[in-house]
Amino acid sequence: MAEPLIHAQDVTRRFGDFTAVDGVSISVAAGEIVGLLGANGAGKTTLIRMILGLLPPSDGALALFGAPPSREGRARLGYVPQGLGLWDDLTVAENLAFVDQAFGSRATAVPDALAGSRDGLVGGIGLGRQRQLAFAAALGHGPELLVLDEPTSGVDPLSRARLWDTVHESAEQGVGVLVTTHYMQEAEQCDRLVLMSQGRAVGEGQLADIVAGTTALAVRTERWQDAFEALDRAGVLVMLSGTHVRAVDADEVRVRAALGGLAAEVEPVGATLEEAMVARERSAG
Ligand SMILES: Nc1ncnc2c1ncn2[C@@H]1O[C@H](COP(=O)(O)OP(=O)(O)OP(=O)(O)O)[C@@H](O)[C@H]1O
Repeated sequence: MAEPLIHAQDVTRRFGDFTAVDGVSISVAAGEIVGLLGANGAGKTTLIRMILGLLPPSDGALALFGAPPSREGRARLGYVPQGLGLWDDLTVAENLAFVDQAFGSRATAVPDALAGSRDGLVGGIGLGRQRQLAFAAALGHGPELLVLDEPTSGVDPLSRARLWDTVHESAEQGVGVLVTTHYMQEAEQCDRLVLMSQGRAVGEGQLADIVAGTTALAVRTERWQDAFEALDRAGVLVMLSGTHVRAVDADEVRVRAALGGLAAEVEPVGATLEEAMVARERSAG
């Protein structure tokens, strides 16, 4: 079997007494899209920084392209950090030229969608366009691996779909992809998911496997605020989707008891990714 592009085995990172990443194992093969899920602070960025060799692990073993992470390894990948890593006071074209020089690659074309902003300063274009540019910059040197830290956060649905198109195209050409996300629609597009909570990997598999461990009950009632408060008071993990009340990982008897005399229909429904994440967070904590 071909060697994975990323292989992390029981990797831990401590900052003083605090353990940000706790014994996590993850691998990414060529052509595979692996999603790293978890709430804010779960340890995703810290894990990525270790994989990239930007932060030494406190414990565990890490290989990038089969070797300890290094500058040479980093030259073979494209990285879009949360902050995008662009220069706001350079134009779109200048940003690409700068990255081309850094990687010694031939001139990366300005993406069609950005053609009109070619000579505009990056600081003056919208976030969706900035993300498109960061993608183009990360892909310009033909990387074998893409590492994307919340690549579509804050962008409109159309730009998000476009960016994912690019991710799929790259994967079809054999590029391995490691991507962090909070979005169910994005998690659905990954071949495999690793769910992190409080530094630990608490779930692995496809989206269906991750959400299968969580149950949800829809509580339908006109008095949704009262229902929410009653369930919350009773210690039930309760979430709101618009005005729809949902009880997570609670049995129906308990939910009905907590609702008391309040008129409501209670019906089992499939859990969402967010609910599964919150449920794992709670049981890990
Ligand atoms: N250099 C550091 N020193 C101390 N604590 C740190 C450091 N870097 C990260 N942490 C802590 O480690 C934990 C994990 O942070 P990390 O940024 O990896 O989480 P994350 O899952 O990427 O979250 P987000 O989605 O918000 O980026 C957080 O509690 C953070 O405060």
